[in-house]
Amino acid sequence: MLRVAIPNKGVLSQAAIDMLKQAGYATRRDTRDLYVLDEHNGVEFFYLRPRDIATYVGSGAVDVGVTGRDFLLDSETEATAEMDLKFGRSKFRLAGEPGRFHDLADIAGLRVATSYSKLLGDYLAERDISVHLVHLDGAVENAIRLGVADVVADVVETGTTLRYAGLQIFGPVVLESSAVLVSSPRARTDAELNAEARVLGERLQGVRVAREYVLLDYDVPKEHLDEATALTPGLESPTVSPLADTDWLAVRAMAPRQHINDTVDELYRIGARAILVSTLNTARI
Ligand SMILES: Nc1ncnc2c1ncn2[C@@H]1O[C@H](COP(=O)(O)OP(=O)(O)OP(=O)(O)O)[C@@H](O)[C@H]1O
Ligand SMILES: O=P(O)(O)OC[C@H]1O[C@H](OP(=O)(O)OP(=O)(O)O)[C@H](O)[C@@H]1O
Ligand SMILES: [Mg+2]
Repeated sequence: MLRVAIPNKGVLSQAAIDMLKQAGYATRRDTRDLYVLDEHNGVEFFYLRPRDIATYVGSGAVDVGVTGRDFLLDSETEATAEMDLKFGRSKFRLAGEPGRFHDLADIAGLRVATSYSKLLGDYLAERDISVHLVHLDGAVENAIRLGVADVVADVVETGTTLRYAGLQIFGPVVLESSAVLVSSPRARTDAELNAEARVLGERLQGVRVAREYVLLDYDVPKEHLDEATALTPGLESPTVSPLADTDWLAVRAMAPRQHINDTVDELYRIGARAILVSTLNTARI
């Protein structure tokens, strides 16, 4: 039976649970419940600290898991990223006193506080920059004010935490992270486990695709069909069906969710009517 690790807390937890639920898997009913057996799908779910998941997966204790790419790179494991799940996006950045730093080279020889010592250490080693890493568990933005570091390196999403701390981002984006599906070496080599892991991966991918697209239905006067379908080519090709009124046709096509309202405006402008945009639950393409 496939063993799957899910974040029990933090930013990634609810989004991972929502995605699994949408993919048809059983999820926990109580936040204190750290184990769910999904008999129908033949999967055991273990709710673990997101930072520990790469370690569990890398050791083979569980077969696959959901964690952040930054956590994976910060761990010393043999877990491998299989798929970007497109949630939990963040950037890993350096920050310091406003005006004091301009690029990466400015931190050489200084004290840098972070909760991601391996990730940052590897990044700086590749660039031949040597610093004194100060490993902290969290809330690293306070480290400068409290005098234990000159620079901080941390996850930034909105930048609000840095702004409150009076710090300024500088230098390159160290890493763009998002949630990833990771797998153990055994899940990649053992034929049975690999087949089970692939089913989970394909179902999650179905959810990912469903979130990137919408289903578009509209009616269009016959003479404007080509113009309309040029706007909505679908994946293979749009479905075009007759209507009772023979001057009109009905069109159905998948379309990218991003900027869908621009497409709807244009369709309306060229004469399409009864334009419906529907959310998809899952999509195998
Ligand atoms: N606004 C955000 N703040 C923190 N992490 C975020 C944010 N947005 C996305 N992430 C991602 O979520 C993961 C961090 O999750 P979480 O906050 O649970 O970890 P943590 O801060 O190390 O743990 P904890 O807060 O329990 O000590 C990382 O992969 C990170 O890139
Ligand atoms: O750019 P922002 O939107 O402000 O988000 C980034 C902040 O969120 C995280 O902290 P978290 O709340 O996880 O606390 P922690 O530092 O104790 O982990 C991260 O470590 C930053 O401090
Ligand atoms: Mg946190």
